[in-house]
Amino acid sequence: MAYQVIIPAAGQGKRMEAGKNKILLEVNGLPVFIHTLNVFQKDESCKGIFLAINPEEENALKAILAENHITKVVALVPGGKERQYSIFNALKHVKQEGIVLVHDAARPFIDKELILPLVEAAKEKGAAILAVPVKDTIKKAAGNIVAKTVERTSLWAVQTPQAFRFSILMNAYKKAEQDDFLGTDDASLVERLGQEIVIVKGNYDNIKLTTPEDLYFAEAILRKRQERL
Ligand SMILES: Nc1ccn([C@@H]2O[C@H](COP(=O)(O)OP(=O)(O)OP(=O)(O)O)[C@@H](O)[C@H]2O)c(=O)n1
Ligand SMILES: C[C@](O)(CO)[C@H](O)COP(=O)(O)O
Repeated sequence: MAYQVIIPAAGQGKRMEAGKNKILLEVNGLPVFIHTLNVFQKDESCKGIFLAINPEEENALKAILAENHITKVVALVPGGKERQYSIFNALKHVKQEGIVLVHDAARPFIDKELILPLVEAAKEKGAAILAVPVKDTIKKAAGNIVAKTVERTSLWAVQTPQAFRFSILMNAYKKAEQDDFLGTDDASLVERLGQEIVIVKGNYDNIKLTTPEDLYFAEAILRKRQERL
């Protein structure tokens, strides 16, 4: 089932403390974003990749894409100050039809087997997200004082890809812009339309590389996958 994918890659990677955009860091000899793009490059159902980038990194990124034979990138689009703005910039370039996925460049371990059920759920229901049940106890706090413990059985740790019918995602982004609303994921914009969002259970390997510790986990995930081959 065909889809297009927007991949936001225009962040600064501040929390990674690497002094550069974390998606350029290498894991097992490949830049993080190439691990991510390879999944979609190899998926026949993916009809186009729309990459939001920092314009200052354009030449470097183009060279890396060519070296790695990533041919499905339809557009390199300037990112914005926030993740949401980067994605909106890219959304204006996708074909205005069908299913659009949004997937963080910083999530290189997306399991290709999870893409089809996610796309099918979005086709049927309009919107679907990957998520995993929360494992830790979550508490709300006022400063460093616990205010309340959040009941865990209905809590999910939300990931990407997130998948939407094009019209739903575009309407959500336009409304968020009109209302000056800033969300931390795309589904939170779509929820504001009153749209139902289906959760498709993902897996715990699909981490977002965010802080230095995540690089250890990345090495372990790749080692586990190589042992399986
Ligand atoms: N203005 C932004 C911010 C983030 N992203 C992208 O959105 C994804 C998730 O964002 P995050 O993990 O927060 O990345 P950074 O913003 O780079 O990290 P930090 O907040 O630590 O700077 C990443 O692939 C990042 O490159 C983006 O395209 N444009
Ligand atoms: C979209 C996301 O990956 C879902 O968990 C997450 O909200 C991105 O947050 P970030 O702070 O922009 O990395």
